[in-house]
Amino acid sequence: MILDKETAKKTAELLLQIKAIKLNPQEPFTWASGWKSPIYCDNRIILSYPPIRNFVRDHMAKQVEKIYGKADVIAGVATGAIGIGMLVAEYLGVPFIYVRPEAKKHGRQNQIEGHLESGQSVVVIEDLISTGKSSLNAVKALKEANANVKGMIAIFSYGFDVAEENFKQEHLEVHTLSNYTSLIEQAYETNYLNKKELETLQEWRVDPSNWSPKL
Ligand SMILES: O=P(O)(O)OC[C@H]1O[C@H](OP(=O)(O)OP(=O)(O)O)[C@H](O)[C@@H]1O
Ligand SMILES: O=C(O)c1cc(=O)[nH]c(=O)[nH]1
Repeated sequence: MILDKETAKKTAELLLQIKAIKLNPQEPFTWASGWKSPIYCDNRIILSYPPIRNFVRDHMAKQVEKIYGKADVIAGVATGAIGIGMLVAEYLGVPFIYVRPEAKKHGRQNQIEGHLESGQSVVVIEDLISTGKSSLNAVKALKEANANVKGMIAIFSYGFDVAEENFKQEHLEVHTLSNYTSLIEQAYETNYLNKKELETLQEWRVDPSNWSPKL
């Protein structure tokens, strides 16, 4: 699922450099899925660092072109991928739309914001994949709007089987710049993680939906 090992390592290095990786085994983070986790990867921080957001933009945009060819439209999954998705669209010189988790309750009651025509080819940009539910929700909305969804590129994935299964069922091709294995390796090599933290993260990764902190 990662594009190549070098990009995965470099992306992990940059995420660690800007402290986008947060650890809190004692007071776990609650994820979008409701899972409790000792780790949180906050890719939104990338936007605050121009050289790093340019690295992510360039790699995502080049891969969009290489893997999917010319897309009519780039779609960002709201809200985490609106910023980076827009940068990718700008780089490629194509229109940008974004997809909300659900339709707005007021105004025009849109779930998809921006201009999308029936039959247009769309590549989806996501900042992060845990269970894949948010991405797939966006893909379903795009398909219901009669878009031709070519696939998705995300910055990071935890690589959970549940996400792989979900994507397979929806016949969605997904590629990511980096993943959990590359991140953990890089973090340990550079002393971002000590041995105990590494062990906690390895243990959590085996059964994340049932993990709880050791008191
Ligand atoms: O693969 P999943 O289990 O769906 O989790 C990943 C999603 O969680 C985060 O979004 P969040 O719901 O926190 O909202 P945000 O993007 O508005 O910050 C992230 O940006 C992904 O979209
Ligand atoms: O699953 C999530 O909600 C989630 C996990 C994570 O590491 N980072 C993030 O932005 N969301």
